[in-house]
Order: sequence, then C-alpha cells, then structure tokens
Amino acid sequence: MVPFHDLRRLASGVALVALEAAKRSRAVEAARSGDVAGTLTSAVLAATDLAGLTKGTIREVSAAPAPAPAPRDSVVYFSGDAPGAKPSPATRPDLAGDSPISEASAAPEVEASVSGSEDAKDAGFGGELGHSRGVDEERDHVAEDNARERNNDGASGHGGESSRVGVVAAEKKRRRLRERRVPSTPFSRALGFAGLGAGLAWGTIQESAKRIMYGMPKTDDKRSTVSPFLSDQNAERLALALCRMRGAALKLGQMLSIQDESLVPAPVLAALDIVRQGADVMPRSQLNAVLDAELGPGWTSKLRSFDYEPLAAASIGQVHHAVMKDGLEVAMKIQYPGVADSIESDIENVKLLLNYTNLIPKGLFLDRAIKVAKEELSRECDYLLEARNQKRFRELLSDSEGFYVPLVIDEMSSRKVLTTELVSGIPIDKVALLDQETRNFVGRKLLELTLKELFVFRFMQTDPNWSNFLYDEASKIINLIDFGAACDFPRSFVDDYLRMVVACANSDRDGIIEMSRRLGFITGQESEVMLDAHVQAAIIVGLPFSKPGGYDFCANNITPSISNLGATMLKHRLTPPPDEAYSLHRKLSGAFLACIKLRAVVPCRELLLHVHREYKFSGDQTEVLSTAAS
Ligand SMILES: Nc1ncnc2c1ncn2[C@@H]1O[C@H](COP(=O)(O)OP(=O)(O)OP(=O)(O)O)[C@@H](O)[C@H]1O
Repeated sequence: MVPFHDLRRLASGVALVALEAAKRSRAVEAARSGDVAGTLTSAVLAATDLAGLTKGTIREVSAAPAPAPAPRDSVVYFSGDAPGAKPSPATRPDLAGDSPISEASAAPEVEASVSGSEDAKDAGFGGELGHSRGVDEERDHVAEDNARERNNDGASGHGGESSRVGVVAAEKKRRRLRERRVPSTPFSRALGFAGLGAGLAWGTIQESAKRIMYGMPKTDDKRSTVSPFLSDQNAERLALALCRMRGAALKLGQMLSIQDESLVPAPVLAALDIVRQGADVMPRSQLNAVLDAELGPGWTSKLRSFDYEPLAAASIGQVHHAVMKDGLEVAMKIQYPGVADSIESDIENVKLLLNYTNLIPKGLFLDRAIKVAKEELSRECDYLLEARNQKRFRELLSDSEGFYVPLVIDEMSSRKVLTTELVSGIPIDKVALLDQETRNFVGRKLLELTLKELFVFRFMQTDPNWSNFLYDEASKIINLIDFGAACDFPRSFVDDYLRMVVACANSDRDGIIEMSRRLGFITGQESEVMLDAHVQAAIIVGLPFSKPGGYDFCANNITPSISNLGATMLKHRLTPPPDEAYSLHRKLSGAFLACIKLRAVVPCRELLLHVHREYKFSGDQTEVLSTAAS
C-alpha cells in the first residue's frame, strides 16, 4: 500500500501546479482575452518546464562525460586588431574544437571576422574597428603584465605560470555543461517549482512502492531509511531542477551543500554536490540578448575575442573568457535573465518545498534566515554594487602581501554584466592536494584575511565558497574573486565581537555570556541548559585560538562537537541570532572549514593576539587580555 502521506504529497504537488498555473498563468489571462497564440506559447513553455524539471535523469558529472555534440569552435574573434595581434585558436589549445554549445543568434549589427567558425559567420558578428578608449594607466600595466606572462609561458591572467597550477579556465572547460534556457518569467519559474514538487511527490510514491516490493534500501543514513522521500532519485531530481532553475533556488542549494550531514541528509548532500559543481548553461540567444541590453549592441567593438563556452555556470550568472582590445584577458560574468526579479518568489517556493519535506529541523528560525538570504541575494544580483565592493577590496588589500584582487573593467560592466581581469589559480579543495607547507601557508593566509576583514577593515566578503580563493602556486598569491556578498559591520558590534572571540579563546564563561548578551545572541533569560550549551559551543569554536603555537585543524576536527551542541541550542534558543551573525558566521565557519579541508596547521592564537594588540576600541578604552591570554 502506498502510504497516505505520500498520496497527500502528490496531491499537494499537483495542487500546487494547478494553483500556480491558475494564479500566475499568462496563458489563462491570454485565453480570457482571446489571445490564442499567447495561450499556446505559455502552455508549451509550461510543458517544457515541467518535463525538464520532473524527469530526474542521473547526470554524469565528472567520471563519464556526456557524449560531445559535433565539434565546434566556441571562440569568436572580432576584427580591428593590430596586424599580428589577432589571437588564433592555435594559441588556445584548450579550446580546440569540441564546444558543446549550440547555435548562435548574435548581435546582428556587428559582423565577424574569423576563427573559421561557421557559427560566427551565421551569427553575423563583425568589426567596429580601432576602438580602445578609457584605458587607464593601471589597466595598461596589467595588460602589459599579462601579455608578458602569456609570452613567457602561455598561462593566462594575473599570477602566471606553473605547470601544477591548472588554470581554472582550462580545468573548468573539461566539464561538459548542459545547455538549457533559464526559465526567466515569474510564471515559468513558479511552474518549475510546482513541477518539481509534483516530481518529488511522484518519486516518493515510486520509492514507497519499491520498498513494499523489495524492502528497505541499505544505507547508513537513518533519515533516508525512514523517509521514502529521501531516495537517491528524488535527491537527483532536486539537484537537476536547481541546476536548471538557477538563481536564488540554486544559491540556497549551494549554501546547503556545504553544510554537514547532521543538518542535511546524506543523499541530498550528495546530490547537492552536483549543484555545487555548476548550473546548466544558457543558450547563446539568451546570452546575447543580455549582453546587448546591458552593454549596448556595440559591445563586441571593445573586444578582440569572446568565448561562448563558459568558464563557469554559477548560480546567478555564467562567466565567459574574453580578450579586450588592448590584450587584457578578462572574465565576463553575465547574469541569467529573470533571476533578479524572482528572488522573492523563488525563495518562497523553496520554503514551500522545504515545508513539504520537513528537511529543515525546527528551531532554525528559518523566517529570519530567509529574510537575510533575500536581502543578500538582491545585493548579489546588482553587479554594479559588486564592482564597487571589488574596487574597495582592491584598494584595502593593495598593501597586503599574498593577496590580489583583480581589476574591474568599468566600460564593460553594468548591473547585469561584470567584467574583471582574468586571474588564475586553484580553488581551496585543490590546494588540499598540495604539500603540508603550502596548505599551512594558505590556511594561515585565509584566517589572516578573515580576521583582517572583520577587525581591521570592518568590511567583509561573506561568501566562503572555496572557488572564491584561487591560489597561484608560482607567485604564492591568493587571487580573490566574487565580491557580490560583502558587508560593513558597525564599530560597536566589532568591538564586542572581538571581546567575545577573546573570551572564547580564553574559555572565559562570564565574558562569553556577557558579550553574547550584548551582541544579541542570548536574551539573558535562557535556561541553564541553554547557557551551558551556548558557552560550550563558544569555547569549542574558540579552541583554535586557545593555545600558542600551531593549531592542527586535521587532528582536532571540531565540526561534530559543534553539531551536537547545535542541536541542543536549537531546542532551547529563545531568540534568533542578530542579522549580522548570519553572514559573519557563514564566513567564519567557512574559514575554519577551509582550514579543516586543507588539514592545515595554523598559529591561530598568534594571529588573534596580533589583531587584538593593534585594535583600537571605540572610546579608546584600553583592553587588557586576561592572564590566560598571554
Ligand atoms: N576574474 C576571474 N578570473 C578567473 N575566473 C573567474 C573570474 N571571475 C569568475 N571566475 C570563474 O567563474 C566562477 C563564478 O564566478 P563568481 O564566483 O564571481 O560568480 P557567482 O555568481 O558569484 O558564483 P557563486 O554561485 O559561486 O556565488 C568562479 O568560481 C571562477 O571559476
């Protein structure tokens, strides 16, 4: 027998589809007003969305790439370069031939020269000649550097060569991404979620039936054994749908994917790993439409070349390699259409799905977290804001050894397109494969940066995604990218937060309780159980800072202890954490998780004491560390 609650889920899923269709359907409106063509278009769109979202076919991500479509050249070169300067496919062997990206439908007013690509010719790309304006001194310098590096060793971007440092670009290209249109209207997005809900419900019923026929699946994960909802197929379905939807939904999926198994069930985590590896790719027609609308139809006149095969398909946009007229290699991040306008509804829809599935434990104060996520995501969709953040960090870190923030190219940037200097390097999870000395160095640098951002700049990039730190082994520089999520912290908050970290480092119970109250983590009315759990968690988080000398993140894995205490705190918590805490703690735990991943040994206490010594508290109060601190 199929359990009743599964039938109810299916019914709810179907009801949701019907409800959304009725509520938001342009088709219905069109039909009412007699627009038959509109009705048909919307119906077809809806059907495609549903089909795509409920299939749940397993995607081979890395082990066995999907068969390549007919070979194509994805790079389009534009005419007007100085003689001899025109890059040819031969200089980019990684691009030879096999792009999975399909047909072009390009900006009609520019015509193409080159590359022997039929696509480019069909697309009618071409040259507005001799343009090179607004190139400042710094930019010239960077372009020259890059040209020199390219001549020397063929590596691209800042930070240069090293056979081991796989250029991220080349590495990412080896993965075959799936090309699918982004559902860009509120209607198609809502239907997408509804379809997913129905798909999950159907998957649950299938799983229940399977269990009746063949018994329980063998797995260590208790929750997946208990709930037929948490089948591998359903988890896969969820991941595929998120990759297709992109936008806020995918971002939330990526956030969940770096959580540990005590919060998110294992099969879902495994599926979300797919999500972390990148979204589907938007077709050229959608891409060109965004570029034309944002940069004007003459955008190609500023480029020597543009590669239609993306370096990366991220949650909010996809990133393409291009070369500016002056030879500077750049990364162009192009936002998926419709995602900025659908943050609110996407998140509401994800919430609905989470409610269906009971995936999130009670006590997480989800509403508050969701409010913060919405605000963060809308900021992240504004690439002009990201450009400003990036310039600010470039300035702040200009004297900090070991870090580099790439240049922003204003003339090729807008609210939905962000063009920055291309940098190279390997993300943190790849650094984890290097020698101990390198891992220690990178771990130390990451913690140093985190402390500096919070306690010196009071301005922090709050997205700890491992790919946002690209380590260039040859120059020993960490190239920093992705400043979409960044925020200022008020001085009074930072003052008390530093006092709290020091109290944690010194296992100072009274200090922890007092600062936690002042910062708003507790009300002061909590039960003893809650206070104990809170203090214990704080002391565990402070452990790396508790003793002089190198702290070995590999030998002391603190994640499980925190998860256990986390459960107690969720049960007894009286107040949600302050708004500042969501992104700050994501970043801090991200820095710790990175050090754990790197199995690094880092003199954390020395780093903290250094920051504390240099810190000026407001009101110029002299802060003395307790004797245990020295
Ligand atoms: N300047 C750059 N140089 C080299 N690669 C880059 C650059 N900018 C972006 N990339 C590549 O594109 C990927 C996505 O870029 P970015 O992180 O800025 O996008 P995002 O939409 O903020 O992504 P996320 O979904 O991780 O938040 C990076 O992980 C990196 O591989």
